[in-house]
Amino acid sequence: MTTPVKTALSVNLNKVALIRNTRHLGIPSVTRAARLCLEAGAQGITVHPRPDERHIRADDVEKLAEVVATWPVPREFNIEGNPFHNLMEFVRKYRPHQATFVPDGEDQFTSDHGWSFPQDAERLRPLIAECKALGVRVSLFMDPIPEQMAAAKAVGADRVELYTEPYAAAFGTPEQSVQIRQYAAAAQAAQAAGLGVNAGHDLSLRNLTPFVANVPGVLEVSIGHAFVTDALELGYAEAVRAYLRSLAARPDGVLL
Ligand SMILES: CC(=O)[C@@H](O)[C@H](O)COP(=O)(O)O
Ligand SMILES: NCC(=O)COP(=O)(O)O
Repeated sequence: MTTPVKTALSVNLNKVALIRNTRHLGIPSVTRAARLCLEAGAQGITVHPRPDERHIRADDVEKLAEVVATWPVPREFNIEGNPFHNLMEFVRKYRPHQATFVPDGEDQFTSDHGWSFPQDAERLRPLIAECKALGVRVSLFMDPIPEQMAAAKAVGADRVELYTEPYAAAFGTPEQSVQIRQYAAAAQAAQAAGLGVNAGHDLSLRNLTPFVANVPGVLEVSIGHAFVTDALELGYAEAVRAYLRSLAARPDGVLL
């Protein structure tokens, strides 16, 4: 019986920045949000500075890197983005704990797919190697396809982040258990290949516990849209505590 891992919560602050950007007042503050989330126990902060700066801007990345780097206890900074667009300049400048490579187009509505192998392998390989030479862990945003995991490892990734929108969309329907089995198989294939497993996109208080209870060894979930929605009602600290409780909870039964 393997010891269950403690899944880290990395709060994605994109949507705090999105609200901030609708006025020239500087509020809500992304750095204040980060401090309140870390004080409440979040293990990390995630940002996705898209090229159009619709939400997280370059100066947000600089300020948040400083907040996390100077936090009195170890906390992680995860920068997401397309390494063929603007991600690598942030990696080189701030050396986050983790870079999550996401194959988004410049004007994409939101992230909606992972990398494809073997098509993407050769162009990803040198950028992954550069990140690792800088001491930055690399996670590849991936669809939950078990057969793709060995190739993600072969290209040099340390982890994969399973794109969880299909699971979230199926939650509460008869398709839920089919989806959860798919993610469990993808996670097991990733771990068998020597990869760590992260997960994210559309995770929420509603669907999180069954996911981490049935998908083995998830090291980190990065949650933003639903988290900020909950924080609008609960406040950042209580929202963090609610998500940490959901990560620690275990529903009756095994596969749901
Ligand atoms: C990669 C992913 O699924 C999310 O982290 C992404 O950051 C969402 O981006 P938006 O917040 O711009 O929808
Ligand atoms: N990598 C997923 C993430 O950071 C946040 O995604 P979402 O919770 O905003 O869908």
